[in-house]
Amino acid sequence: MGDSSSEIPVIDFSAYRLSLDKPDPSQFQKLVDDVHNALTTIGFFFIVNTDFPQDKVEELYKVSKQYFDLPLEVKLQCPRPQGSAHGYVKVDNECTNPDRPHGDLKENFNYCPQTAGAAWPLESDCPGFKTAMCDFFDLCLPLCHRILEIMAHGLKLEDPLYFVKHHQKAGKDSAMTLRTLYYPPLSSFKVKEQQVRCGEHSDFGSVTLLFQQTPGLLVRNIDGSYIKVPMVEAGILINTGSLMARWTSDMYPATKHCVFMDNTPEEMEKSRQSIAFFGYPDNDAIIECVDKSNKYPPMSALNYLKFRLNQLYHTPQS
Ligand SMILES: O=C(O)CCC(=O)C(=O)O
Ligand SMILES: [Fe+2]
Repeated sequence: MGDSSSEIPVIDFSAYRLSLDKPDPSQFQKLVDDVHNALTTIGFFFIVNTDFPQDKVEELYKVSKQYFDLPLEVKLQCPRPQGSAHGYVKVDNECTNPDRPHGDLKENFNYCPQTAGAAWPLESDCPGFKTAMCDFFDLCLPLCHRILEIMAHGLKLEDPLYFVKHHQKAGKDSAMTLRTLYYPPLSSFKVKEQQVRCGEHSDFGSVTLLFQQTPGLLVRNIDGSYIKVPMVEAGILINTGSLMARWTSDMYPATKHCVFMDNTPEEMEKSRQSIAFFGYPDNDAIIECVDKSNKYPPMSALNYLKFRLNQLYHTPQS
């Protein structure tokens, strides 16, 4: 396992930082090239100088921890139903890598605003949680759009807004989801054989924004080995999912990643938090290879999601 700091590019996003209405033309092409290079190689990169408000990240970690500290029966009042994107998922329930015999040692709450009647914890149980999640979702969406625009430039698509135009129904008809994750200290569990914090997987969607509070994430390098992702101050980690790989005929691959734990007593005492925003095209978007190769037959974004969710929630052996 090498030192990954040189292997996961850190890209200066200032040419299209959130406070600019339009990209800065003098630096934009470099940003496009940097993103394209990262996505055609390792498939992961950090962006810095985004103007994303770091205090909102800290606030969501704080209120999420308060939520995860609630008794299990309270959290189970809003479970994520099978096949749905919204709600709470308890420890040992999600098998991110379906080939592993046991569920992940993580819990998470997913906010998918399209889900009708979506359940939330009572405000009295966790004050501010819903507001923080909703606000954070709204902050991530424009950044996600900017990355999609940069990607279309990198692929030299005729319409640089092609991907963005297929991500317009967030909150209505789209599986766009914000997930807050908590990895409890492992000392409180009997860790089963081959059980990990988050199994090896690629994300489903188009583009993921990942915020990590502490290290733990591993990313599959081009040579197949897993490398440790470093911490980059105010850096937001970006990767593409398998739907984008399909859309781009694998030009932008869906790199596998996972969260493992070190077996030392000190590490076993530590908890970990992260936040992931999963960009996903509109339900009715037809995903056709943009290079017209037809490497993968056209499929609606919604059908692709159903296919992936069914794989994820197979019942883990106990
Ligand atoms: O917690 C992390 O750092 C990664 C989580 C992740 O990969 C996911 O939820 O898809
Ligand atoms: Fe992931």
